[in-house]
Amino acid sequence: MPIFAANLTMMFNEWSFLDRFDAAADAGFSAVEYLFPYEAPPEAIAERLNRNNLRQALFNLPPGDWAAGERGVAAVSGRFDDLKSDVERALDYAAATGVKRLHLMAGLAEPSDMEAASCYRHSVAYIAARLGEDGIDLLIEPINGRNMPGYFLNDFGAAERLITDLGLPNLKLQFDVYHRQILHGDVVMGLRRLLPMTGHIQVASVPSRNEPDGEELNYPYLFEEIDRLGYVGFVGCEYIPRGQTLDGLDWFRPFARR
Ligand SMILES: O=C(O)[C@@H](O)C(=O)CO
Ligand SMILES: [Mg+2]
Repeated sequence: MPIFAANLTMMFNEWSFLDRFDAAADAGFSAVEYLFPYEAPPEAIAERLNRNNLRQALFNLPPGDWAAGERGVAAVSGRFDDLKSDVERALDYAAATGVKRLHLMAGLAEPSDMEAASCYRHSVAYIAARLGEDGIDLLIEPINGRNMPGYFLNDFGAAERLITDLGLPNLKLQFDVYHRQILHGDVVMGLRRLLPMTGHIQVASVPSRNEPDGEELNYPYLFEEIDRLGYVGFVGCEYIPRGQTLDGLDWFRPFARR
């Protein structure tokens, strides 16, 4: 049975950020993820995780200036020093939360830009090595250009090639089923092929990015397939509820912690 992590950036927005941990646990989740923890003190997050017996599945390294439109800086030239301090900041939160995987956003750049490609490769190799010292995996995630126009890593093949070329044991793929379906389709064959290098899965319906309960994808079949493939990691519920979060959890009831 997949272990689902509530995505607290998208779900449970009826509550303040810290109260979302309690709400997710009350709804039967045993794990959580979110994009960024950095506006709350690490000790406050740790306290919510412990109080609710929740596991921290994932969060992202700092993404640069999000409000100004940055979506990571790993492929952006001249930002390597920022990245080096960002990773130390993320590691403070990792130590407090016990998270074992962090997602590095690539940033906005043309995928054909050779300088961006070289920066990205260098950044990924550096951060994977640094996280490896603390026993943490580094994840990279292809993101579709409809949701994030101009995003550098917009192809599962490119992610697969980089992971294979670098050959670092703690560098893994974040397989977001929603992005995969929009970018390439062929979700099940993609999972079968890429599962050995996958460190985290995320789900949402396509095209709405709402609850994983219909539309283009047959999620009951996909959840069974994820089990059949022997995946033992987390499945992040990175979806925008159609209405109130609790009203949209019918799909989750068979998996809820009791
Ligand atoms: O799919 C996404 O958008 C996220 O997983 C992410 O980390 C960047 O927004
Ligand atoms: Mg995602």
